[in-house]
Amino acid sequence: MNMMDGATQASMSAACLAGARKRYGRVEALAGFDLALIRGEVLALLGANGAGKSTAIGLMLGLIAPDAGQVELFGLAPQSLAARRRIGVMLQSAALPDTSTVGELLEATRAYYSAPLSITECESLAGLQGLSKRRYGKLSGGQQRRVQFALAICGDPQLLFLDEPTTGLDIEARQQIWLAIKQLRARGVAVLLTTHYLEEAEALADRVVVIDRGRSIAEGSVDVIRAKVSGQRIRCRSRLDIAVVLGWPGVVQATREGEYLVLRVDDAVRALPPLLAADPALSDLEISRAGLADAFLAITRESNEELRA
Ligand SMILES: Nc1ncnc2c1ncn2[C@@H]1O[C@H](COP(=O)(O)OP(=O)(O)OP(=O)(O)O)[C@@H](O)[C@H]1O
Repeated sequence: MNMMDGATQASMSAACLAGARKRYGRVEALAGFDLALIRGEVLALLGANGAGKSTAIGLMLGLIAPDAGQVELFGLAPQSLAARRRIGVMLQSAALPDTSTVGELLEATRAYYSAPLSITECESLAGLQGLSKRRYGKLSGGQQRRVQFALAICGDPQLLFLDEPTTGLDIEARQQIWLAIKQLRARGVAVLLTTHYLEEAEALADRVVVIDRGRSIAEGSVDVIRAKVSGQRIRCRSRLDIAVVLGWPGVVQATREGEYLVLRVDDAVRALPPLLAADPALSDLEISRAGLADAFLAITRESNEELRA
């Protein structure tokens, strides 16, 4: 039972899209999309390329107007200055002056806010120590991404939009950003995260919304979404034909990742004997429980099958 009254719910709301529609010519980018983000929560918005994620973010940032539906940040219009001062944004690409140093960029951005984070806090959260005198244009792609993250958080936002924040980062830099996101969440910051790295959603998200063709097709905690897919995942190096393997009882899904065969099966103990018998050269066998990536594939496939039916 939800114990929060209407006023408490409104004061907890960081962002809300209700029945949002947006059409570009023949493409319906959002087809009645709902999303509610509360304070202190990390919500991962997952969807294939073209599903409508950037359009949803564009509406919440007030960059584009919906054809229909409501968009609010903290109960305010997204274009209002009061709402904009409370958000931080890291989009997929950023145009920053190449000749400015990291320190100058941070100073200039902090100056927009009345109570920004200290330079030291920004540098330590984003892993930028030692880079403040370096020119932005001379940084590596990963370092530039970290600067963009620092600029997104430097105003001490209550709501942070992170559109594929760790694309192109190495493992250490990715973990640094993950740690920063966890620290910000612990301070009550709401985070809307889009990512194509499902392990990122798995590591960070309190809640996941799966969007497909402009509609929300699944919503819940990582565990709830993962539970939509039962069974186990088998990964092994094998040349077996996926069409053949798919015909075996208990094999729900079969895909190829280079030399590897990846199966989702009802029960690995039953699936293994025919697999080993069919390919004596099989190697590098791994068995794990089905993860968010499997759930995501299954949910979007089901949704596509329903649309075709
Ligand atoms: N300005 C635009 N003009 C025309 N079509 C657009 C425009 N912006 C988006 N679209 C279309 O709307 C649909 C949703 O696009 P959107 O960028 O929101 O998807 P996405 O989920 O963010 O994709 P990606 O993961 O590739 O970034 C796509 O079919 C896209 O081609």
